[in-house]
Amino acid sequence: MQALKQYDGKYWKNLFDSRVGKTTWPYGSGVWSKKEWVLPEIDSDDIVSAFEGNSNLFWAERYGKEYLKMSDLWVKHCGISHTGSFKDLGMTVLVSQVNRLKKMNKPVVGVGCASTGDTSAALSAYCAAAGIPSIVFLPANKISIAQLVQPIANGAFVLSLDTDFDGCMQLIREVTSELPIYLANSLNSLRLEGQKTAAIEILQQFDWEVPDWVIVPGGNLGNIYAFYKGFNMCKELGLVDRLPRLVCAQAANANPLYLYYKSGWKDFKPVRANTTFASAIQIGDPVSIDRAVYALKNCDGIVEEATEEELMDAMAQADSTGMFICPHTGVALTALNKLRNSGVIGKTDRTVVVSTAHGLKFTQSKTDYHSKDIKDMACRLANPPVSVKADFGSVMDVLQKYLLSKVPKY
Ligand SMILES: Cc1ncc(COP(=O)(O)O)c(C=O)c1O
Ligand SMILES: N[C@@H](CCOP(=O)(O)O)C(=O)O
Repeated sequence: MQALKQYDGKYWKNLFDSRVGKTTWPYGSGVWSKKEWVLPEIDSDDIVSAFEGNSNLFWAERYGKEYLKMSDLWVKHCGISHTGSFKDLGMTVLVSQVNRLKKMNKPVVGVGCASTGDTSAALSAYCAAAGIPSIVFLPANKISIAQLVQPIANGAFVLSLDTDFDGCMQLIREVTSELPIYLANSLNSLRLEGQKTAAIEILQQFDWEVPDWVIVPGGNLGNIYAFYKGFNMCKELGLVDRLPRLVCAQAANANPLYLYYKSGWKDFKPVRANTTFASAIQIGDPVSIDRAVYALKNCDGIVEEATEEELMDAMAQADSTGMFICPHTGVALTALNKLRNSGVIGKTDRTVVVSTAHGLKFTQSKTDYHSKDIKDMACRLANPPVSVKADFGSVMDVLQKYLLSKVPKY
């Protein structure tokens, strides 16, 4: 920070803005356009990048107005990315550093992670691009097929383990302390250095105006800290004058941070995470718990939770307004809904919901919902296809009924 403070906020804003939309290697990446704040010493030739970042900050106009009576609601689509989640932002930095270490003949043979599906996808893609072996520990039958096939296709060594994510995490930590495998989970601060650029990007997309709220779904809890760090650096280095308030949103079935927050930060206990449609955050013993608490305390943050029905309804509602979000984003939208209903988040507050993965990775949950195939869930927004006989009369009958139901009633 001392070195970066040699330049004022205006200098940094101009530098970062001047790199947007360019192809000059490596600055066309939303992460590497902030190279001086991320990993300044790395040679550009050692960087492994897929031009990640620069993701769409979507004005959720219809969703905001119709469902929340809000006029200034935005969704940061971090999942519209190379491997379909925000993990690309951190993985480009970590794999680039490993690439550099290997060139320096450091004893790193491969890179490994435990994963609920997105970290493993990003790790295997970036490692494959650089020709570095990747090893992934996955909890058997607990991640989506779309996520499972990503490391398989990218040539990773995939271990499917009969345990949950927390069990995989414990094992990879033990294994990486014995073998020359570099640990790629967010314990490693290189990951967070990349992920923090999403916060800087949000400010940049608002012409350096600070939003009032940023809502982030939380599991292993690296990302909530990364957002705090990005915003805080912009404040400390004079690009903006305040921090947004952060909200961390958890699934009620995997809510150790929420319970800790509700105890007044008195009593942290890991939990056994239960099955949730938000499977990438089915985590009971988050590795970055201390970082997350530090972040939330320093920005007057809040923690909320979402039940399975709430998160699935929120996802379906958002999808019906033209998005195609993942269940984790449904968790974040539920948190927003609750904070709007209680009046904590105001009508005109500028609010950003961070969408963390692409909905196409979670089509099974959407299919189950729209088929009303979920036990004990009303699936009240299900929109199943209508089976119709393939003749003109039958098609006309259903279409007329449908159109009548859509005629505005004045
Ligand atoms: C799609 C998705 N959303 C949210 C999260 C939560 O991020 P973090 O583990 O950094 O809290 C993860 C991973 O845990 C994820 O894969
Ligand atoms: N959701 C993550 C869980 C691991 O988180 P990490 O950020 O510590 O790697 C995943 O996709 O594996």
